[in-house]
Amino acid sequence: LLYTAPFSKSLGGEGCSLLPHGHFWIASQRVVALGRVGPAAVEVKEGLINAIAVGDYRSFVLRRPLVDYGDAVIMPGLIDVHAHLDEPGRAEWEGFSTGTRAAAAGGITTLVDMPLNSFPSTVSEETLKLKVDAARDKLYVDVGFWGGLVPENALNPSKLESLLNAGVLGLKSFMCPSGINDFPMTNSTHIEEGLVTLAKYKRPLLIHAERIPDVVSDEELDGELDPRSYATYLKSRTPAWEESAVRDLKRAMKDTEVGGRSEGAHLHIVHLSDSKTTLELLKDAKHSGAKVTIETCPHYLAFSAEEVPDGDTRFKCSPPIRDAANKDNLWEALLDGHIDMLSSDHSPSTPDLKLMEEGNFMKAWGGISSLQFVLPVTWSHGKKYGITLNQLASWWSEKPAELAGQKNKGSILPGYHADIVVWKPEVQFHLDDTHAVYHKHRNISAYIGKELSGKVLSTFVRGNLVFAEGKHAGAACGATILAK
Ligand SMILES: NC(=O)N[C@H]1NC(=O)NC1=O
Ligand SMILES: [Zn+2]
Ligand SMILES: [Zn+2]
Repeated sequence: LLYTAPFSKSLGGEGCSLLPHGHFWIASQRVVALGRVGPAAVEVKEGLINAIAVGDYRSFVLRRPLVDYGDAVIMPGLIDVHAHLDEPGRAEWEGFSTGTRAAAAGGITTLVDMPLNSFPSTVSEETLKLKVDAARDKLYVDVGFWGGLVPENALNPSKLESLLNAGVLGLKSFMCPSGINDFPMTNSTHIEEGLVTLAKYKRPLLIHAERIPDVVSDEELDGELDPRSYATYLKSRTPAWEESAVRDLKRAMKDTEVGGRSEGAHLHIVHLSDSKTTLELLKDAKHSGAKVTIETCPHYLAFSAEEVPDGDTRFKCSPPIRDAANKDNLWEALLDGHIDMLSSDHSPSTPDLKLMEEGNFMKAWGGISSLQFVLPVTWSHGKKYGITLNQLASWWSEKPAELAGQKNKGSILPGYHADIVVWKPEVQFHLDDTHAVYHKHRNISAYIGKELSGKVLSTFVRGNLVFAEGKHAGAACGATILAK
């Protein structure tokens, strides 16, 4: 057979793929496609999915090469809409190369990078250009960018438009201090005004929805509490923070309804932790017709406050990981469709900022380091709740693709990008010192030391086999994704 796929840098360029073909089939007994799971073969041609042959493929796929993965699962690659890759400016925290290698090893084929934790923050056309330049030749998976909605641009439509015209997939803002000096928080007026501009572009606004409550409880003010105790951190950042933010978003959410001032815009609540009143308020807004979506993260679904050891700041994040009953409710809301999707919120820092020796929860950097493990973590913990492979594909691929406006990603369908993960749900592994971890700093991840099930065998990005059997492709051929 003669393979005539055009070899460009972003497709079958030198070293881009561990597989020397531009046109091939992959098959298994468990292909997650077309709303079902079953035997099928997927034809990959020039980076795209060309055809899907459903059924006993051995009898009709006569063409070669065929990679038969047996009973492994073939699923759309994961799309992580919430990762902090920190370049330029804080490459010592995480970077495009390390971060996207971790993604590829974890079955993630597309990332959308957050506008903060890098320096400068991505809040203008110029700073987006710095991001794109810093990413050049470092990406093992495809990467898009969120821009920042900050006071400096929120009330200035022409500034916002130049950021949107430059290609950010949407905007992100904080309703409380972000922990990053050049990323100040927004109030509800900034958000309402920003949404009007976003409506014209039909791109979403992602919101870190925590707000310091107007009335702070006495308990919260008690300065005598032990900063090494996780309970102290929990008391300092109660569900009332999430609730207060969402109450403050009431008008903004109403504006997104049909006939509203920012009809066409879309609010996306990142990393929901409070599964009680905050979730109820968001459900009400959805019911009344507001265009609102919700994500939560694997750490809120895997851990509970009761099991966070005192002094173990690897578990510090905001909003905090709450109690076991809260976790159960998050799973229930996810299974019922009230929570729409999952993301990593991979937000590492250098190990010194985690203050691991001191164990001070009040002063340590808040952020969970998890990018590479989100698939096995979701599966390992979700199994008990009866989750299905189709649900995984919806939470991790289809819904995130929709949020990020990626019309040809997120599903295994003819014409779509051949972004695919092949994995074995049943394989258990212990995340010990022998396990290869591609995060810049392995020791700050809360998952080290855990037993997980779900091993990634192969990851394809636009037909390039970028990770297989523990190895990455020789060249970084991921693309930057800019909105047009
Ligand atoms: N700046 C930043 O990454 N903050 C993140 N960390 C975290 O735990 N929650 C966040 O929003
Ligand atoms: Zn956040
Ligand atoms: Zn984040």
